[in-house]
Amino acid sequence: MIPAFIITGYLGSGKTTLLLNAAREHFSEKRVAVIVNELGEVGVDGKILKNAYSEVLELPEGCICCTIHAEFEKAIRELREKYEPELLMVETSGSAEPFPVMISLQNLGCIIEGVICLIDTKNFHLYSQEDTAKHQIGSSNVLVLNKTDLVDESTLKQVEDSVVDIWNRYLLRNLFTNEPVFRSFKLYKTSFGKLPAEVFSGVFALQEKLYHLNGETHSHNHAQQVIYLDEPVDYNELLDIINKLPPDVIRLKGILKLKDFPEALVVNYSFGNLDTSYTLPHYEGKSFLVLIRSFN
Ligand SMILES: Nc1nc2c(ncn2[C@@H]2O[C@H](COP(=O)(O)OP(=O)(O)OP(=O)(O)O)[C@@H](O)[C@H]2O)c(=O)[nH]1
Repeated sequence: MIPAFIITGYLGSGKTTLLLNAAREHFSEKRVAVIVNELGEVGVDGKILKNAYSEVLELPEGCICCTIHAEFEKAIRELREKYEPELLMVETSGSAEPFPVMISLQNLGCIIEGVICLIDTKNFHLYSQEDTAKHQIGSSNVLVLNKTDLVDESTLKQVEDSVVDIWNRYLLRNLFTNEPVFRSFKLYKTSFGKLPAEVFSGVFALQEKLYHLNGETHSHNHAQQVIYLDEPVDYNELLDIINKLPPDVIRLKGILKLKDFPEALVVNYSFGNLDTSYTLPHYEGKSFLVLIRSFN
C-alpha cells in the first residue's frame, strides 16, 4: 500500500510552493512521485516540480475530479510499476474537489495519509463564496492558512474563523452513515507552505473506505486560454500584458524566455500580484502564458 497525500486549494493558494518546500525539507531521503493536474492542456506546475522531484507526472487535460478517472488511475498504476514510489503526492487543480481523487487513490490500494487544503489568507475574501473552495476545505483534514506574511493578525483571525466555520458546514460525510469522514482537522499557519514534519508522518491517515456517488457532477467556474510567444520578450512587455489583462482573468501562469536574461522566467500572477522570482535555467520549450478566467 502506497501512502498518498492530496494537495488541494484554490487557484494560486500555494500548492506547488508547498510541494517545492516539502521536497527540500522533508523528502530528501524518500522516493516520492508527484502527480500534478492543471486546468487545461498546458501545465506550468509540472515543469517547475521536475526541478525538485525525480518523478513528476503531468495529467494534461480535463480535471481529475470528474472527467478523467480512468486516465488518473492508469497514471498511478504506471508510476507504481516503473518507479515504485514510497510516497505519492497528488496536486489537484485549483478548480478540482478532492473527493473523487480520494476514491481513485483508495481504489488503487493507496492509503490516504492526509488531504491538505491550502488557503490563500490574503485573497480568501475574493473566493470564499465559491462552492469549490468550500468543498475543498470540507474534504480536507489538514487546513493550511498560507501567505500569512501578507496579512495582519486580525485578518488572519477572521480567515481562520471563516475557514473553521466552512469546514464544519461542508465536511465530507459517509454516504451511507452520514457520519463525517474526518472527525477532526489540524490547522497550520504558514508562509510559502512550509509545514512541520509531523504532517507527513502518517498521523492524519484516513481509516475509512469511501464510496462513489453515481452520477455525481459539479460545475467548473473557470476557463483556460493559452498564448504562445514565438520570440523572447522584454520584461516591460510582460508588465504591459499584465496591465492590460481583462478583469475576468484571475490567474496567469507561464514560462517565458526573456530578451536580456539567460534563464526562462516562471510567471506567476494571481489576484493582482505578480511574482517572477522563480527561474528555470534549462527550459527548452516554447514560451507560453496560461490565462485562467472566471465565469462569475
Ligand atoms: N507572499 C507569499 N507568496 C506566496 C506564498 N505561497 C505561495 N506564494 C506565491 O503565490 C504564487 C502562487 O503559488 P503556487 O504555489 O503556484 O500556487 P498553486 O496553488 O500551485 O497555483 P495553481 O496550481 O495555479 O492553483 C506564487 O507566486 C508563489 O510564490 C506565501 O506564503 N507568501
